[in-house]
Amino acid sequence: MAQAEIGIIGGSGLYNMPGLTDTSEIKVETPFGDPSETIVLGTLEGRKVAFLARHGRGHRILPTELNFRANIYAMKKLGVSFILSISAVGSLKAEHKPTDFVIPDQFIDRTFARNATFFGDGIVGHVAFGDPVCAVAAKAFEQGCKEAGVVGKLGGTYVNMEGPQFSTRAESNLYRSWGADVIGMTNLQEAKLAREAEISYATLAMVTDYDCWYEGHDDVTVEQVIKVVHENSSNAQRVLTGAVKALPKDNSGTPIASALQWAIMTDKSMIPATTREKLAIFLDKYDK
Ligand SMILES: CSC[C@H]1O[C@H](OP(=O)(O)O)[C@H](O)[C@@H]1O
Ligand SMILES: Nc1ncnc2[nH]cnc12
Repeated sequence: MAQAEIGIIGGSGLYNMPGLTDTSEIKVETPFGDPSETIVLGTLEGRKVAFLARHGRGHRILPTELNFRANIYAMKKLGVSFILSISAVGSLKAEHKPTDFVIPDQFIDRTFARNATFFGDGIVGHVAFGDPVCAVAAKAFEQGCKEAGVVGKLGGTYVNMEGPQFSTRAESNLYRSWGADVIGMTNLQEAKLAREAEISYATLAMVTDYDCWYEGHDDVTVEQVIKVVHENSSNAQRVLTGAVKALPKDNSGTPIASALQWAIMTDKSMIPATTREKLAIFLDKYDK
């Protein structure tokens, strides 16, 4: 039986989930290495939840250093079919103000030093990714924002930069000219891997700053980000709780649950045994 139905990945400033009850902590092993941290299993709104601190407790892991594959594989191994991510982001539009929440429905990839696929080593797969965010999970976040009485805009484009330095003003203005809404360093690789793992994924993006484009506002600093996250963390917890309550029992009603059905290109007889073994958790259901 699944150890968890819903995974929560907490970002900057959100290293635990105070609302969880009946908690226990486990170290999950994966063929892709270690996840960022031990995972806390617990109950929230009667649902079995697994909480992972993305950067590790104490914030020890750079965005570029994150083992996204191990983090998502660990969630799959625990049995989750939804992942709710929460992240700090910079705003690229005046209308998205610090402490507001945005629930992005699109991403732009500006990374260049990350491994964001379970495929390779003798197996080739291509999943559809036109809609990178699960509409059901995004709606659950919107519902959570409504219940918590906070601004939660459904839809928007998240630019995923490499970092760790924040953007130059020229870059920030370029992303604005593309019509992007928010900027962060972590969520797109999680969304890609979750799709390959047939897990539904959505992000609750907490606006913490105006990056560096907005005259009359200070350029982003870590101090500013953490101050807003701390001030707003109880709202984030309330939104997450409402979202967990709103989620269906699993993601079988979404196309994401069968994302791999037509994705594999490689002739079955030519997939190396070690690679097949590593991906058994994803592929066994199609090989009966
Ligand atoms: C602390 S500012 C930059 C840092 O904050 C965001 O983290 P997360 O997405 O994990 O909340 C951003 O992506 C950077 O990693
Ligand atoms: N302005 C910004 N750029 C990138 N990541 C961020 N996380 C929070 N604010 C950010």
